[in-house]
Amino acid sequence: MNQKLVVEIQHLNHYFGGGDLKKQVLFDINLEISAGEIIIMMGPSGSGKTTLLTLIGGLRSIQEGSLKVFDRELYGASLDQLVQIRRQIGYIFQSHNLLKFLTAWQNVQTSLELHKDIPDEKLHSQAEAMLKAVGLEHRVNYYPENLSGGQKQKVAIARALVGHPKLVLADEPTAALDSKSGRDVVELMQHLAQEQGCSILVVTHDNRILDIADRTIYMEDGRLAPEAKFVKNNT
Ligand SMILES: Nc1ncnc2c1ncn2[C@@H]1O[C@H](COP(=O)(O)OP(=O)(O)OP(=O)(O)O)[C@@H](O)[C@H]1O
Repeated sequence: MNQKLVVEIQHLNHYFGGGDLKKQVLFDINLEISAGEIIIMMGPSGSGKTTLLTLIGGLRSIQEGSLKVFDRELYGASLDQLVQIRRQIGYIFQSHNLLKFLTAWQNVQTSLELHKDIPDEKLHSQAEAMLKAVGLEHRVNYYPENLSGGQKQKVAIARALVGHPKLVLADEPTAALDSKSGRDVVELMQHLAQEQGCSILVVTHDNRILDIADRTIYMEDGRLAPEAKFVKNNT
């Protein structure tokens, strides 16, 4: 298989704190994510999953090792370069992080406004089309407080995918949802990702959604399990 790599990590270490309190939380992480691949990352609480996700997302500085996203090295990258990378990534978090004073389409549109190449008159229609794609065409003018948990998470998915990112990072996207809404949300992510050809890395404790992944990797005590690269769910 000679697919293009979206993420390439070699010998990555990460520490929190300094001096006597310095604590290593990631140890010699090596990981590759190919274009279009859906990977689930599991592991006990505190094992380092979110830390790795935020490093891949350009939300923290790389301290040691190499981490390339879209072939660009993030080690030593400037803030401007990190911001450029972040614009090409869609983020979905457990608590959806919608802005409560904006309607569903305004929330989705905020993400498009970062793309300077999209003319203003198209922002509204693209945001609305994306809300339709997640089945919320009848909720475009609703504020988050009037949406259910599953609907809010779908707005967050629409916001993450509307700019057609090549990579989506999702941290516990189903944690706040009942099992039916959780299933709907991951199937929607899977479907839209396949349509748009983007890669997805999902951190989850929810083993009901494992079947959507091409590969499941395990983090324990800051290390990825050695077999991580070779576990395939579907062949
Ligand atoms: N900002 C921080 N400052 C200091 N220590 C931190 C910080 N963020 C995380 N840690 C520590 O780093 C370790 C890894 O945390 P991380 O949140 O990455 O784990 P996790 O696997 O995502 O856990 P969970 O499943 O509970 O979200 C933990 O020991 C945590 O206490």
